[in-house]
Parts: sequence; structure tokens; C-alpha cells
Amino acid sequence: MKPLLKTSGLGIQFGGLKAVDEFNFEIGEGQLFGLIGPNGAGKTTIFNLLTGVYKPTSGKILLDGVSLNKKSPTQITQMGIARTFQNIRLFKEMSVIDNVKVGLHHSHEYSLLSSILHLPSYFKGEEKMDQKARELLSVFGLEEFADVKASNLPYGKQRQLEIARALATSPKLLLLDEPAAGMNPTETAELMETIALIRKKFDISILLIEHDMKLVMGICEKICVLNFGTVLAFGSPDEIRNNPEVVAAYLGSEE
Ligand SMILES: Nc1ncnc2c1ncn2[C@@H]1O[C@H](COP(=O)(O)OP(=O)(O)OP(=O)(O)O)[C@@H](O)[C@H]1O
Repeated sequence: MKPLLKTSGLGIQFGGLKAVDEFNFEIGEGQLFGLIGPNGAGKTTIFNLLTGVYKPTSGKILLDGVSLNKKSPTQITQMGIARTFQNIRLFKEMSVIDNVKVGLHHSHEYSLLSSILHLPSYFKGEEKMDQKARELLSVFGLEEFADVKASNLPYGKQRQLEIARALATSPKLLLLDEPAAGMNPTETAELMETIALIRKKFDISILLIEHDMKLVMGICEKICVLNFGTVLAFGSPDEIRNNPEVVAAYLGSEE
């Protein structure tokens, strides 16, 4: 399988703390990977490195063979990596559909001038964007909420809207940071199905940080376990489940 994203010797240090060290990782096209580990293991820091929020102290990140090391977060989004956050970061005062349009905006097809002058190409662009946004909302069963203020959506739906907005940037790789955090079991089960569905429908790779073991083990093909910023284990859900080091470091404390 062709690697989509590859990191080698990736690391970052905050003062004396090596938050991530020698992180070597590869995710292929269309793969669904889980990234797990105890609190403070470095999972979110890896997302921040992959999306250009943090610059690595060492190592390389390649997307489709192109280095991301010196790219800005905006450039990285345009190159094909989108993410969601541990804490919901929607534009709460905006409507559901406008939140998705923000994601679509970077690929709008009309110029700034046509937008200021309200030329026909602007309206065409707007119409297309509206249609695309509604299509994305329908994947999550959110189309009936299109005009509702984002903050008025139930919590589980807000998390789904975040994923819809990330998908609007047409990513090749989607990074989901604890998408089921704070969800009840029904919402979590629904989310599992949705994540599996969007991987197929949009033909993208997904890297998922998740504390809910059932969710990770149920949908991911491969799992990478981090501990103290380094990879403790890497393998299929079964291999991870039966790895004594993992059980001691992580699963043991969860069960
Ligand atoms: N900007 C920063 N400055 C200093 N230390 C940081 C910074 N960002 C992260 N760290 C430290 O790096 C380590 C890894 O943090 P990170 O948030 O990546 O862990 P995590 O695995 O995502 O944890 P959790 O499951 O609790 O979200 C922690 O010790 C954290 O305090």
C-alpha cells in the first residue's frame, strides 16, 4: 500500500520534556488507524505536529512524499490534512450550514473581486457551495438542522458537525481527536458507524485518538500505542489487546 503520510524520527521538546520522541509512523491510503495511550502520552502533540501548529524539534513529516516541516497550518489543510479537536471548536453563533461553508471556503471558485461586486460568478459559486454543504450535512443526518444555530444542536450532533466541517476541506487524511468524548453509549455507537462510513464514502485515511477502547478496537485496522512520547506497540486490535506491555501501561488501568 502506498504511504500517504510518513513520519521519521519525529520529535518535539518543551523545555526539558520530550513530549514526542522518535515517532516513526506510516499510514496508507484509505486506512483507519487508532492512536491510543495514557493521559499525557503525546497524542494531541502529534496532531499538532502533523497540522503545523507545532514545529518539530527533530525528524520529518511527509505527505504524499512532500515535506510538511516548514508548512503553515493553512498550507497543510490545503495540502489535504484536516482535523477535529478534543474540545468542540465550532462557530457557535453561526448556523450549522455556515460552519460547513467555512470549511468549503478555501476551495471557492470565484474571485474576491466578483464577490465584492456580486458578479454572476459569485452567485454561482455561492449556490454550488450551498449544495455541497447540504450534501455533507446529509451524510451526518444534519440537513434538517442546516439553519439552526450551532450551539443549539445536541452535543453529539455538534461533534458530528465538526467532522462535517473538517471534511468540507476535502482532506486526504482526517485526524479525529477523541471524537466520542462526552458522548453517551448510543451516540458513540452511532459515531462508530459514521466514521466507518465516511472513510469509505470519501475514500480517505483516518487517524483517530480515542479513549473509548470499544470504539478503537471495533473500527481500526491498526493501532499505535504511545507511552511517554514514544511508540510502545503497533499492531492489529488483537495484537494490541494481547500485548502485556500495553495491558500494563494502559489497558490494565482502563479495565
Ligand atoms: N505547548 C506545550 N508546552 C509545554 N508542554 C506541552 C505543550 N503541549 C503539550 N505539552 C506536554 O506534552 C505532553 C504530551 O501532551 P499531550 O497533550 O500531547 O498528551 P495526550 O496524549 O494528548 O494526553 P490526553 O490524553 O490527556 O489528551 C504532556 O506532558 C504535556 O504537558
